[in-house]
Amino acid sequence: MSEASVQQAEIAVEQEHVDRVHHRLGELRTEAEAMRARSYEHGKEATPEALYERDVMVHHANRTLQALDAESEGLVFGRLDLASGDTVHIGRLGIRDERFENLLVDWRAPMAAAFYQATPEHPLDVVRRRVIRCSRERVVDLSDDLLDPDRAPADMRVVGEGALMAALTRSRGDSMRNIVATIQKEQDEAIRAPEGGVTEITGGPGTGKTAVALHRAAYLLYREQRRLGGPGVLVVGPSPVFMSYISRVLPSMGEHNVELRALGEVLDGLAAQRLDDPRTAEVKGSPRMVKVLRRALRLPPPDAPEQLQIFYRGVVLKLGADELGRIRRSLHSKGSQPNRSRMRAADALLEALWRKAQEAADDDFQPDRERLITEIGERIEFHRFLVTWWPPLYPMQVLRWLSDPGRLARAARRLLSAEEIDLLAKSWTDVSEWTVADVALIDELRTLAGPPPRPRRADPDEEPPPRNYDEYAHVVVDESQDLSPMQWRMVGRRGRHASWTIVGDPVQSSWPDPDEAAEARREALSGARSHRRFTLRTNYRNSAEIFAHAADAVRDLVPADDLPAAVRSTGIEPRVREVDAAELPEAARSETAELVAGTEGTVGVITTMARRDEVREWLSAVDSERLRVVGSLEAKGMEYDGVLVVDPDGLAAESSTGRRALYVALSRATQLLAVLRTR
Ligand SMILES: Nc1ncnc2c1ncn2[C@@H]1O[C@H](COP(=O)(O)OP(=O)(O)OP(=O)(O)O)[C@@H](O)[C@H]1O
Repeated sequence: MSEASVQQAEIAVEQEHVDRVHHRLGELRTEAEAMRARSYEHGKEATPEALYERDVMVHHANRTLQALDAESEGLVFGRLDLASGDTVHIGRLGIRDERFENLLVDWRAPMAAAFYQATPEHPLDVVRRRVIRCSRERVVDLSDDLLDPDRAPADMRVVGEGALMAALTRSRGDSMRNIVATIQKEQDEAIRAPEGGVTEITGGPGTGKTAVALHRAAYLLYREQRRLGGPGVLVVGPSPVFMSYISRVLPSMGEHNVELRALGEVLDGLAAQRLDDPRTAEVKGSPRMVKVLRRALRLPPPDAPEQLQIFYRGVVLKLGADELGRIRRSLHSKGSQPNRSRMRAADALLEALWRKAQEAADDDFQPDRERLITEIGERIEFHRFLVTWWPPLYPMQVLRWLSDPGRLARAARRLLSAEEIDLLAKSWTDVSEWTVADVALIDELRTLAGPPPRPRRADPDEEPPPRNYDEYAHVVVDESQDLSPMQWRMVGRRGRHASWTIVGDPVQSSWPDPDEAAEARREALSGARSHRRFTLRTNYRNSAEIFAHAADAVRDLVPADDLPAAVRSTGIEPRVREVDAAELPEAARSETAELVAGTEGTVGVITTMARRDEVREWLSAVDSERLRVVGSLEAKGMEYDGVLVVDPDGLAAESSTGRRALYVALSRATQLLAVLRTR
């Protein structure tokens, strides 16, 4: 038989099994729907027990349907032929036939582990591993590894070429795909690591860190359903574009119960996308801001009255600025949150008024403490004073007050330089849209100030809705090397009792002070007892030619061991062109058009944050839905089939981490890379 007909015969064998699985899937779906209908009937009895049972049954039926309804693409993707002669089919979910026999084993089940872990050196009783590629319900390709030839039956056939390479050369779209069929051994070890404590996954660009983190989330949700069910898992990533890029991966594995949030969206009610210039972001992210904010909360509000004057039984009781200042300081020195100290503030003022009354006492005026406190404490004028002198503090409003350089200078004395104060005050003047770095400050202020009494939603300083401080059972942090200390504090508050998966690459860091960030991270994770580390060493994204060029940007800055090995060679070298500044727009247009013509997938043009809009303008004439123009920070974590980097020197100069930022930009391409620099 020719190779092609052997392949066809084997495809037919697998098609039969895939048909059985889909037939059974249809039956299960019908059963789950019938169960849901029955549950509603059951609930009509309306006793509390019946209603409870109905809710449980409906919930269960809905979960089953949700899992069964996940995309049908790639439902069956693997098969193991074991030395015992048994075969096991592996898929995105587990399905049993009517006799309760396994038709399909969930990739996360212990039985499926050998699919990822068996090697020719350690075959784990696997004779042949087969990757099955389907287009919807049709088998289109097979790819086998013979792991234990000595134990293979004489009639066992081995077909196809490497499934991994085939997956890696396929063109990319706007959504990251799941990699369940081709997870590699080193990745699988990180995915299946135990749940508790901190699991840290590091590796260079394109080593699959994001893919591994998401598959780990799916794995943990499957294995630890009881602990992590509900809103148990939070995934934090760099930008909304990135979150949207990875958003299909978990649903494609039937997992919907995960919250994906960009750093600007971690705090409920805010969705910041705007980025500060690097220098301002650096100051806003610094841990020195904790003290600045604490002091800012302790300053009198901008329009606080400077004296309190009360007429009481013919006597004027007066507290001047100094006394009020002392009372305020003493209240703050107790360390409790100002929004929880309003009653205490009222008591302290009344106590001070009582002392004044005592001083004023004479034959005609014999004040009684209890009576004075009750009588003044009930007066409307006293409450009017209190509400302006010790108002509820709303975090965004407190931050806006700091646009006054004088006020900010008082809060930042000996903490920030004059230049830094200037940068911050400017950034908060007439702010109409918060930046990503502001969100961590607003979150910090919420914690420092405590919950204000019912936010007034009609207020122009509209506050986010009141939140139960979200705490998650598991937190995944992607691109963790870029979190500022203030962002670590914000994320840390969401996982005080959580287990963690932390994913990153120190070499790609855009945070200039790694020690400072490491300290904040240590604090955020201090609740976790165990710590395990995995390093991924193979770059699956870039061709070897592209990665060699990208790595040149940082080779002299980092140990060789921190650079991964790219496994796929295309023979196509990156194109580097140098043009005069005046020619840049035209050159960018022609290079982009060439990339669009040369690839089937997405094309990313990456430039400096400062010039992004200008470059977008230049390229508005390029007619392609596959084209994306992004600034260097927006390219974090993303990938495109073709990449054009415009003005690499400007890009490195703009970032506080210099050539590391360029390394990130140059390592985004899967197939074609072009670089345009100015002379
Ligand atoms: N085992 C695999 N099988 C198929 N594709 C893979 C595999 N591992 C990684 N990939 C692919 O390689 C690309 C890079 O993966 P990913 O974005 O997760 O890398 P990363 O380490 O997070 O990169 P970066 O640090 O540059 O953001 C993706 O397209 C991903 O699907």
